[in-house]
Amino acid sequence: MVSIDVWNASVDFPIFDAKSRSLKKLALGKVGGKIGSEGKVPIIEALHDITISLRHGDRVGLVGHNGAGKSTLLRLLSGIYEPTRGSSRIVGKVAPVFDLGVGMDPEISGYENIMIRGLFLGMGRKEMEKRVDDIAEFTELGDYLSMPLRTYSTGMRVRLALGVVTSINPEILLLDEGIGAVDAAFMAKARDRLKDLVKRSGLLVFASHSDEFLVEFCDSAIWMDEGRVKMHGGLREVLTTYKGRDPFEHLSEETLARLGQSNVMSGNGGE
Ligand SMILES: Nc1ncnc2c1ncn2[C@@H]1O[C@H](COP(=O)(O)OP(=O)(O)OP(=O)(O)O)[C@@H](O)[C@H]1O
Repeated sequence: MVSIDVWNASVDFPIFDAKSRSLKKLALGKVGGKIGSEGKVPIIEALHDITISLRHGDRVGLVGHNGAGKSTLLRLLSGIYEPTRGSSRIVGKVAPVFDLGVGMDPEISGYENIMIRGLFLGMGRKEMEKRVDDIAEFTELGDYLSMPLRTYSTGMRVRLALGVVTSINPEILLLDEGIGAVDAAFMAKARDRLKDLVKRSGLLVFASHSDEFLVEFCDSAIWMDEGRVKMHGGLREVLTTYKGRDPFEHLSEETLARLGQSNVMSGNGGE
């Protein structure tokens, strides 16, 4: 069974090349973690005293304003960052999907990038060979798949990346929002694949500013504020407190139809 436990974890970033004179101004800003400058080197405390326990089946949305610590927390949960203080234990294979472009090489073809990106996300070569045709069809990129990736537009790259990401079998799926650059029709198609991907994964943590995505994929949420967990609970409760209004009352007709009325009434993210 997959699980993630984090105990009293903090993550600091020492900034060796900061201009200390302008730090006072920065510390007064509303966005971002706390900047300490007692020592010679300023330190940004991106995460402070985080204790979280996630288990198989959890579908957790991660919310908070810019700089609140969502991306840093995802990196801590994936094992990419070690806690500066405190500890963490991750049981299961993690697929970190933070930046759709990571693991892509502009000089090789779309087909080759499909393989490389799949291997990067923990798939075997044989498994990827079986999936490549299905991914190619999904992207609708046709002959472009034989061309180097540098000839693709941003949206075309995202199509390719989404095709690969939604074909994997993750034990722990950690998603950072970055999937907005495709046209509406393609997104509608990708949504179904994303939903299947989430169903297949043992544990999901999804950082997103989009209510529509959160209600569709998650049933609980963590609200990050200035590097701390401000609230951890049911999705509807957390989003309502964070946003000051019930997100389920402002969903598009399309999302409501997809979720089904009973799920919306219970505040369950469509599971
Ligand atoms: N590599 C880094 N070096 C220094 N500081 C960092 C680094 N990464 C993040 N931070 C700082 O940590 C804090 C949390 O940043 P993080 O990227 O986790 O926020 P976020 O909630 O994901 O924001 P956004 O919604 O804008 O993506 C911010 O103050 C940011 O400046």
